[in-house]
Amino acid sequence: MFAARAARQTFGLFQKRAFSASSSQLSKVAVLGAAGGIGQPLSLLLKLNPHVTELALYDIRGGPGVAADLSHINTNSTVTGYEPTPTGLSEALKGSEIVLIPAGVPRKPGMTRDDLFNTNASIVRDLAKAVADASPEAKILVISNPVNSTVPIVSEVFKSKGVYNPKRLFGVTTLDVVRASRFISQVKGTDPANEAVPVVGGHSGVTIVPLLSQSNHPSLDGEARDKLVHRIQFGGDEVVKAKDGAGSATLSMAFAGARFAESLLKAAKGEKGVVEPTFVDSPLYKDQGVEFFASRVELGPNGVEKILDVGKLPEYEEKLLEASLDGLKKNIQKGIDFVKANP
Ligand SMILES: NC(=O)c1ccc[n+]([C@@H]2O[C@H](COP(=O)([O-])OP(=O)(O)OC[C@H]3O[C@@H](n4cnc5c(N)ncnc54)[C@H](O)[C@@H]3O)[C@@H](O)[C@H]2O)c1
Ligand SMILES: O=C(O)C[C@H](O)C(=O)O
Repeated sequence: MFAARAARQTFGLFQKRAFSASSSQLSKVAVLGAAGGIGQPLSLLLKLNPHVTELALYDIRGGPGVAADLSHINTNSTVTGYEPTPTGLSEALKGSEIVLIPAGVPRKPGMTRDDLFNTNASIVRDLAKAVADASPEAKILVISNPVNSTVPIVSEVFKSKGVYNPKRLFGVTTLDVVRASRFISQVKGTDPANEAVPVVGGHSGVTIVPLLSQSNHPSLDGEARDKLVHRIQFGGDEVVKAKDGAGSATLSMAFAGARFAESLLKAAKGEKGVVEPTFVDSPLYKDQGVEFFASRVELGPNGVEKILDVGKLPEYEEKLLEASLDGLKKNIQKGIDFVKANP
């Protein structure tokens, strides 16, 4: 009886301490491109996240409108919209713990993600400069395509300003993992909540490598396996085609981006064992000239805590990986060269 009461009291005290510790930790999150197809639902999901205390919404047009709308939702965070005034962007960024970047143009049918490079490279470069100046300590989550090139663009900008920390730069590849889990559940007639498929490599076509051998269904083989791998690699095309010129995935991407941000916020507050696949500055294939690679990454208070390797792969997946590394090398170099030529 006494022991039970003591245990309750101790637990109550622990809860109280835990609550006051986390509630005193303020988390400002900035979204750059907040009025876009991804930006709006992503900002909505962040407004619903109790870890977020301040939401800063920046866009070249429409940021304040989206912010006014979201600010009426009765969750306990503030929402402010910012415009491209002389100080708008830096005010949005100042003090941010996390900066999500979905700014840029999406694909139309017939385009590859690389076709977006000419427009999005300079958008991401300029936003990265602003982040490096106003909130160099923030964790940066790059959503704008082509991710395989835009992430190296951000790293080059940060290096040129002397503030690069590879632990804090992430290409968001969560949508590939979300798709893989959903698509395999459709093939197997299972609940996607119980299906996790590691997806490594990059975020476009054959650079996306689903490791079905490490899923719950390692014996998937033959045509069924090939079809599933292809669907995961080219899932984005399904949405681009269905939207028929009106853009690419926005809602599923917002879900994926919000999930990744939530994982970082939890890890920042001390939760252990938070692992998400993401495209980061990675030692795994540097000896083959591939500076960035998506694999499962353990997150911690400083961002990247530990980069997990891909493990032992069967021959089929080794071949997929080879094609991925080949494509990645070119995509990454293109981003690096762009900043060198257009600082
Ligand atoms: N990483 C992924 O898995 C993934 C998934 C889906 C889409 N994407 C990419 O995300 C990007 C955005 O897609 P979308 O559907 O939201 O496009 P969108 O056109 O609907 O929205 C883009 C927003 O960016 C804003 N913008 C443009 N230039 C800006 C700048 N310099 N500063 C701030 N805001 C700026 C626009 O005003 C617009 O509101 C695209 O490049 C798309 O390919 C990535
Ligand atoms: O397919 C696209 O262009 C958008 C995004 O990268 C996706 O995977 O849905």
